Amino acid sequence: MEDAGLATLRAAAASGDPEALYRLGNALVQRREMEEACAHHARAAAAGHAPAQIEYARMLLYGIGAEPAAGQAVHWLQRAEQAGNAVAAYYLALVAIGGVALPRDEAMNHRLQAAVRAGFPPAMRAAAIHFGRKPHPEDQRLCMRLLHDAAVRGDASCAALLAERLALGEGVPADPSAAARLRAAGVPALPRLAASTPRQMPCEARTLELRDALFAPSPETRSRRPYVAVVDDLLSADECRLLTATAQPALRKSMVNDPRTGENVANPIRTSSEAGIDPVSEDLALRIVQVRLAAAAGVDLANAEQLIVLRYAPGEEYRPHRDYITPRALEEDNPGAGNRTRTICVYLNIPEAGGETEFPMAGIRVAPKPGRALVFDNMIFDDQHPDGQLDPDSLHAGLPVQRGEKWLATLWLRQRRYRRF
Ligand SMILES: O=C(O)CCC(=O)C(=O)O
Ligand SMILES: [Fe+2]
Repeated sequence: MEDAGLATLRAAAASGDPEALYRLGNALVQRREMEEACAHHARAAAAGHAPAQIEYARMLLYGIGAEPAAGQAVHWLQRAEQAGNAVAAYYLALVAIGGVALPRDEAMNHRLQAAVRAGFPPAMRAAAIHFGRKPHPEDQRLCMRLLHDAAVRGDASCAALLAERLALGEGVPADPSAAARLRAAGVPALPRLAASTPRQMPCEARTLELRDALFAPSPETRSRRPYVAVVDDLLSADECRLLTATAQPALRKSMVNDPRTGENVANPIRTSSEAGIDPVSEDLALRIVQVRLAAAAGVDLANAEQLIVLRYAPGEEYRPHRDYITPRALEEDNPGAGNRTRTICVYLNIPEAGGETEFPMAGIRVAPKPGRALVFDNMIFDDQHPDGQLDPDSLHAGLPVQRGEKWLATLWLRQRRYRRF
């Protein structure tokens, strides 16, 4: 049923006034009437309304209420950017970091800087985390200042990151009472991570070069066949915290796909809780993390399924399994992208005991450590199988956590393009 408020918005929009069309579009998004919302945003966009150009572009990017069209989305974002809108610049940087619909060029840095200067919290968050990965004291100060300023603007993840840094004395002398004040104001505590020394990036102090954030050291091979490799310090403590803070409110019991019915069902094989990071809510900082994960695995981000964050409580586990999916599940989820050829998991904390990842065929166990990534193959490509073959030896398990909790993020990487940008 339509309420009086919506009827008033419709009456106002009937004149074709761009601001009224934009408001009507937003009200319809709230009601999940996406196709109609998209049509109103499109009209307001064509009439030069910058915020509507951004909303319309986002709907085109994610295929909400319209067929996905990244190229058109970029066009509308550029129009809004030309009109001086820094939020549009932020979204252009977010598209560019994927390297598909826009190049990863210098413009990406200028765009992020413009959005930071305009005080757009997601841009401040991405920049803070970027500076936070660099050891120079000046970069650390910039990180703290941006986290603080974004938290003041109401950014919950920046407030959570700031509280952890204040509690542990990262980037500033420890200030437990300031951390306690933030906690008292409702800022949630995150899994405690020891202050890590981020791996030195090949970059200068006080620069905001997003390319630096993509640098991934090569994995160290632990087993050739099945292929298993490890990269330490791939993510900073801030990045591990951002992943847990983003996932925490959205955790649900993990499900397993039943090969007979194709349904997702609860199953003792996998007793963790998890949250998938929906591409629509992915911010630039989360995309940078994922581009780096994909780079460490030697695969484009565009081949990745959505990122999954897992939490295991004591006694919870992921029993021996393989990551590749059945022909039936594949048929329902982008068969053109091929199967899950490779996996990269990254540990986000250290459980007090247990929770190693075991590869029985390779005879190895990898222990969780924040920022440590694990890369492994689920398929074999060789002269006999140039198109690849599923590898049963890729069997692996997340061993039960004995004490504390274990947080981990997983990207399953397909053979070909899975994402649009
Ligand atoms: O929890 C682990 O150590 C393994 C996770 C895993 O196998 C997966 O996410 O596919
Ligand atoms: Fe797995």
